[in-house]
Amino acid sequence: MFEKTTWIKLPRNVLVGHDVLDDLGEAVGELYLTGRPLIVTSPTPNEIAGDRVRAQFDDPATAVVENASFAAVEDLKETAEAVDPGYLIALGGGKPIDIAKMAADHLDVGFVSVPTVASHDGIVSGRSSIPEGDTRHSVAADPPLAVVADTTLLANAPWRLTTAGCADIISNYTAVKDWRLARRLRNVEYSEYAGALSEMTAELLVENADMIRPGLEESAWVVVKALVSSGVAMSIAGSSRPASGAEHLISHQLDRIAPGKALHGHQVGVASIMTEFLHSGENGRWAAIRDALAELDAPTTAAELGVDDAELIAALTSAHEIRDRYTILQGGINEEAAVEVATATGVIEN
Ligand SMILES: NC(=O)C1=CN([C@@H]2O[C@H](COP(=O)(O)OP(=O)(O)OC[C@H]3O[C@@H](n4cnc5c(N)ncnc54)[C@H](OP(=O)(O)O)[C@@H]3O)[C@@H](O)[C@H]2O)C=CC1
Ligand SMILES: O=C(CO)COP(=O)(O)O
Ligand SMILES: [Zn+2]
Repeated sequence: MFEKTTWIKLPRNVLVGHDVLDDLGEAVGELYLTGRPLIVTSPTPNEIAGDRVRAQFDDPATAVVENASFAAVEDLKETAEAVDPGYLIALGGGKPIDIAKMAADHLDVGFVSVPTVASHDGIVSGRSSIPEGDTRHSVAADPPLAVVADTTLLANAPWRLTTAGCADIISNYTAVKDWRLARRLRNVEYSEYAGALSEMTAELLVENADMIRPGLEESAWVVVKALVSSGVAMSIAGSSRPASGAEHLISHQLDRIAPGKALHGHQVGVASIMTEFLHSGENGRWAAIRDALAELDAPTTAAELGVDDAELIAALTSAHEIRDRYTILQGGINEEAAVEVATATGVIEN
């Protein structure tokens, strides 16, 4: 008997474009939600766009989060008890979006994602990534009911956050390679649809890297649509597998070993250059990944990440220990080999 079940949770409305922030009320109206919204934001996005959002709703409440933590999720849940919202609207970067995503899941209400920076694919995905101490927890939570991404806002956001979003997408290329390897060697469940979508999204960004420039709305549009595709791939897979392989393990280790030095997307981009080399050797596409990152002004070396060579090597050699996820680093890479791959790809200097 066939017993497989697939449950794919996706946003119902995805609105991307010029000044679409002013269509947020209409996009939410189509979701037939009841009750008042609780807008979850952080100081800068609140200042930039809070009033425009509030003006579109009856009796909105606002909670401003200062940092991403489990304590912030609990505080938000307390605020929500007093406010009794019908749904949450997350306005800002990954910090308010992750907090709102996780709180909405606990409160059993829906949430709408309104990114003001295109910094990583968490803006659409069904995962919250919450730092605690020197560890970052990746927690499953329902994805947003709708995404409203205003390209005018996104094009004016700090360029380095956009380049981090681009690098997070480019890293899907090696994430999918790790996933396929895990299917071949460990028979892990693999989705052809999710793998193909994720890989194609990364390829498109590599091919169009030279067209993505600061301050251009068209560029913001390309990047945010790629982030949406990446989030959809994760929803189809029911896990972060299509967008998170060994390069993400290395980045998660860097978060522990060298916290706060570089952005998530920048770390996974640099790590992806090295894991591609490990997958395919010197004739693989590691140089194309490096060149695309460089074209986008994203870091391609440990020094550009602001990370010491020793910290990078420590992250590489310990990445396999932190998660039960089969990748090219399964069993670990020793220090000598780690130095070799980092040197051969130019990530650290000779
Ligand atoms: N769910 C997932 O898959 C993932 C989640 N993450 C999580 O995401 C968080 C980091 O994401 P990130 O987006 O960088 O986080 P933030 O929300 O901290 O945003 C980055 C910075 O940009 C500012 N900002 C936001 N919008 C604008 C704008 N339009 N113009 C100018 N500045 C703006 C913020 O201001 P202010 O300081 O006022 O908030 C903040 O200083 C971390 O908590 C990390 O753990 C990371 C990777 C993946
Ligand atoms: O960052 C992610 C995908 O780009 C999420 O991956 P993790 O499941 O490794 O946190
Ligand atoms: Zn990522």
